Amino acid sequence: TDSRATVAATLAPDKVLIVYLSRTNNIKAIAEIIHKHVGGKLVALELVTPYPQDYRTTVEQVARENETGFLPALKTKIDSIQQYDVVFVGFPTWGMQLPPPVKSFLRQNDLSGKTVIPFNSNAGYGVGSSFQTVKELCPDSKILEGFTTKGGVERDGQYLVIKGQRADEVKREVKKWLQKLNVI
Ligand SMILES: Cc1cc2nc3c(=O)[nH]c(=O)nc-3n(C[C@H](O)[C@H](O)[C@H](O)COP(=O)(O)O)c2cc1C
Repeated sequence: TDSRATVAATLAPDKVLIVYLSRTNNIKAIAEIIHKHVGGKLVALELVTPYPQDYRTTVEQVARENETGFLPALKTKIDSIQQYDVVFVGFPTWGMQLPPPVKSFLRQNDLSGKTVIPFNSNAGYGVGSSFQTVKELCPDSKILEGFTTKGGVERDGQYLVIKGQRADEVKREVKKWLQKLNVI
């Protein structure tokens, strides 16, 4: 697309990694919007042992994992992370924190010297400590201003909401943010 061609001059697409965790696909939708603008490699984080389907059980498991600092094993392996200069990291807010699998990802992959750009969606309670934790887990990276927007409310049976009109709105928000960061 045109926007992608324009971006090529700013960010070399082969230097961009977009990695994300998404359970009900809101973050996936945002990741795809970012990808349309900057290109690069788009990777969904998958777990060796996926979380349960049931929302409440998952909330309880995540709370325990956050308490104990448990880092779930990832099925997704990034080959040669060194090849990337810019890493977008996308995640929902879980228990007002960075989801454990994203903690696993940042622990297991050395992003020092790279530009790290977080993006988030949540049920309306904000990013919590998640952006701060990204900073703490990437002490030697350049962290740019993150993006956040309201996603679904799984508790109330509201799953993917970034579709239709809401997707158009989020597309505009994402574009504005990327322009502000000077990456497009
Ligand atoms: C285990 C779990 C915990 C959550 N905790 C929060 C929270 O603390 N604050 C909040 O605003 N939303 C919370 N949510 C809602 C998600 O952040 C929100 O639905 C988000 O848009 C989901 O993104 P996804 O569709 O990419 O999975 C939680 C969802 C799950 C599954």
